[in-house]
Amino acid sequence: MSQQVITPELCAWISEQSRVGHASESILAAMLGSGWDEAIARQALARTLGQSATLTTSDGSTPGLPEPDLSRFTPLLEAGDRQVKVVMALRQPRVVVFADLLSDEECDGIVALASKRLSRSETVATGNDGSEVNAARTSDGMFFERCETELIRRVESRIATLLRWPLDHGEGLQVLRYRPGAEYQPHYDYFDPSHVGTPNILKRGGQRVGTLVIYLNTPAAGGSTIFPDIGLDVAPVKGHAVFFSYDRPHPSTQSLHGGSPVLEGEKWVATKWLRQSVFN
Ligand SMILES: O=C(O)CCC(=O)C(=O)O
Ligand SMILES: [Fe+2]
Repeated sequence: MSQQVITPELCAWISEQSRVGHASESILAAMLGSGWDEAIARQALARTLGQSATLTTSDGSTPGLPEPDLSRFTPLLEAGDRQVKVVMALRQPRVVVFADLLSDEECDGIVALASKRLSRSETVATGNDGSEVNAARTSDGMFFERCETELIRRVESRIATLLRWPLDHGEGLQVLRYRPGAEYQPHYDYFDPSHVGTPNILKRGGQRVGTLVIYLNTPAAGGSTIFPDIGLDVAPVKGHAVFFSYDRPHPSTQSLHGGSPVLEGEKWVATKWLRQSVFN
């Protein structure tokens, strides 16, 4: 496991190489030549130059990771049809908290659409690529089709712009409702490479590389999103969202997270999982 870190100096060097006309491919080659780990080098290129400037890989996946443009740390980010506030950002692991990603009306609209279709949440089972009810997850949930309604399409396109990750690399939005006492125990969102069903799952869009959890309401008490490895609690506030990315399906990403028990009221979230390539 590499300990290499993407420093501001590295990003400045990449910007300069690009400015004087070097293609991303040759900047990558130079980095590999001077001993950079390929995954880190690709991530640094994506972070510095944006996805559009990065490279394509032979298996058709998009290199780098979803990542908002925090290069100038402007307090407001343009997300197409809306300006989104950045509340805080952690570099390692990458965690960014946004405010005002969705309006109150958009949150209410998604809750109204989802409430008609809720059922006890399922998670991917070990041993096949179906699902099973999991005691670690006591919420109720449903999935939207991508772009299922005008509202869903608008939100998905805003997310794609904000995180600079193609809309077609995202799974359909998942909505969860937690009642008092319900929780989602700490877990990783990537598919465990050691599970027998994982190769089949990966045929459709590759690994998950990022997660955006959007809060659709503000629970009266409890329900924070917790990151046990780094001691972080994110408060669930209506219209806010927490984003995190993971460049490999491994605990070293410190992307362990969960939804702590709701103590009072309900908690509603919409989760967008981002894949390495087109998810159909
Ligand atoms: O409810 C939360 O805060 C976390 C949800 C989550 O981890 C997920 O949907 O994968
Ligand atoms: Fe999760």
